[in-house]
Amino acid sequence: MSQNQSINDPKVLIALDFADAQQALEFVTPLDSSTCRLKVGKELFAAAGPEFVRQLVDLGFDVFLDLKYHDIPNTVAKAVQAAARMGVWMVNVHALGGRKMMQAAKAALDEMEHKPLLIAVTILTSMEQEDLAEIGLAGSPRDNVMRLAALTKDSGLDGVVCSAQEAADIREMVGKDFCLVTPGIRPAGSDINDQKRIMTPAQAIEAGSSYLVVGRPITQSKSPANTLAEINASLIHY
Ligand SMILES: O=C(O)c1cc(=O)[nH]c(=O)n1[C@@H]1O[C@H](COP(=O)(O)O)[C@@H](O)[C@H]1O
Repeated sequence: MSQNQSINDPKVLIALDFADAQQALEFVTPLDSSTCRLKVGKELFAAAGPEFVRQLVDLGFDVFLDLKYHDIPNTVAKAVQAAARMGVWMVNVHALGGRKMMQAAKAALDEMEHKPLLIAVTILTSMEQEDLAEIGLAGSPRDNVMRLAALTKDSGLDGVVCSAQEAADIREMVGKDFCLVTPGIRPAGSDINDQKRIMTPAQAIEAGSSYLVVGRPITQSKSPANTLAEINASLIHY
């Protein structure tokens, strides 16, 4: 597969976890918007703001605005509408914000002309059972993820963020029309960093992931374009 081969519905969402717009733009400039999508998270958004998100959208990229809203329903409803006005492709909230918050967010987006996909983070991929116990959540990460994924679907959202290790069970529970976005993706041999519940790109898609969030394995690579092309090539049969 050539580095620039365009893909129908790119599966890789590159996490642009950079300190400022200039670094992010240098990284993005050689990328082809038909081979990946981009995720803007809290660090870059705090530094570069809505203007930079609009710039990425204007460059032709599908942007996942990953601000993981978790607040009272009215505040989250207004926040997802502001995200929609930036033209983003996907936006997220924390499922731990509860049914009323998720339903308010969904209803708010239904009023918008441009409606991004709305997904909910279940349990962060950096958390293990002991971390959950410490904040009063009984059961395994998997138990909690399954419960929150069911609540998210029932609240009318488009999908969840979860670890690929839980994707197969969730896929079985929710059926095919629910979006599973999985971070904690590590190509064989790459550093795990602070992630705990990880899988390779091909394993994750095999398990039922719809989209893969990949940050440092691509952004810290000596050749990001090659690493992206290798990941895309490993997914060509799916
Ligand atoms: O919502 C997310 O994207 C997210 C949820 C989660 O449970 N775990 C998780 O790692 N993420 C994000 O996915 C990205 C993973 O980056 P890397 O670990 O560098 O691949 C980061 O931008 C995280 O903020």
